[in-house]
Amino acid sequence: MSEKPIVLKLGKDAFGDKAWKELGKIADVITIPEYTTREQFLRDVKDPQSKLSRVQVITRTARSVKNTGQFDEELALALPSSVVAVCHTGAGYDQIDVEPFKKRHIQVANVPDLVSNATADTHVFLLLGALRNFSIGNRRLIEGKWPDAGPACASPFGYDPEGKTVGILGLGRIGRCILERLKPFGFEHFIYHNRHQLPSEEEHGCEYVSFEEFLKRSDIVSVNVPLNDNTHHLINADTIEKMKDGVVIVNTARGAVIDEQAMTDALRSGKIRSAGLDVFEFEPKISKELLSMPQVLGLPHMGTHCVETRKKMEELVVNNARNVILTGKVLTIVPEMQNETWPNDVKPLI
Ligand SMILES: NC(=O)c1ccc[n+]([C@@H]2O[C@H](COP(=O)([O-])OP(=O)(O)OC[C@H]3O[C@@H](n4cnc5c(N)ncnc54)[C@H](O)[C@@H]3O)[C@@H](O)[C@H]2O)c1
Repeated sequence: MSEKPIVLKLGKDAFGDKAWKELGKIADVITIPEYTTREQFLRDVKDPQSKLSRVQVITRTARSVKNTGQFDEELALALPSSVVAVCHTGAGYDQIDVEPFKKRHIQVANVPDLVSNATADTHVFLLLGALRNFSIGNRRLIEGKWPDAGPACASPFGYDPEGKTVGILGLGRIGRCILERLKPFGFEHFIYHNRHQLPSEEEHGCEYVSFEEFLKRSDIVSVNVPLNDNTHHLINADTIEKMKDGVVIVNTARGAVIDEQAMTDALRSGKIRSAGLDVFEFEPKISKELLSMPQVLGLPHMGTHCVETRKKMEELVVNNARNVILTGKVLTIVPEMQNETWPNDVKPLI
């Protein structure tokens, strides 16, 4: 009997048991010990005695970065020639440098679309919460400072959507879901900035503006761009300076799109009135000063932390691995690889 293809599962999942069990009928699913370090991983994938040196498909969660580090050029070059695909559990794949994997003809898949509703829900929660200063009230409530106890305990008034312009930085899948969710709340106007204007049917009535105009006109800056070399610190001291005084910033994309120190300084000065943040530049290490600010409504990266969405994400990752085994191709290849002509060796693994 011929050997089953080897699938390496990096990181734990919560709801994929059934799907993994099914996959186990056609694949040899292996894992690595919890305590694996990057050095060890890079050594083991080259060790001919280890099954890791014959792996064909890798699935990974964002948290497995603690065992492997970034999927960068060094790691891409260290992987055995048997690897044909890396299937990531998430829409954002900034932990993977796509280019070196492309050079090695290793497909990279992410999980787009399925995450959009849950992330947009989180974004709207943070946006309304930051606009209304709910974090300040919540912190005072926990401290036992009910507003009746005197002026020192009263929270500052929040603001209504009325008359406000929401600026969506990155009107993509999640940006559009946020837009549709926000429409009924009564905001005055919606503008967006992407690198290029979208066809009108994809704009959903949102007005396209230049980046300069975006910064000048937004009362609320809603950050939804992926993290890459072009977007790293797209929001920085200079761009914050060009924003309205008292702007509200909401970020469920990636922390490093914003220069966190510059944002902290601007929150301290009041230039930024409040912020709703699900992501942080150096997470899981979070700046103590930022967290201590009552005008910051924060979550520990919980955008897709819900049963139904997580289950669908985990099942898609398994289906990506299954499709590679049965057809040679992942189902949801990342945009940078969509026009790639793959060599003739893209074929089923069984
Ligand atoms: N907090 C969470 O749990 C969570 C969950 C899912 C996704 N995310 C993050 O959200 C990001 C967006 O996801 P999506 O599915 O909407 O992606 P998407 O690719 O559908 O949309 C991104 C949009 O940003 C635009 N864009 C890219 N670079 C830009 C630039 N330099 N300037 C202006 N616009 C630019 C693109 O044109 C696109 O419209 C992901 O990359 C991921 O990092 C976070």
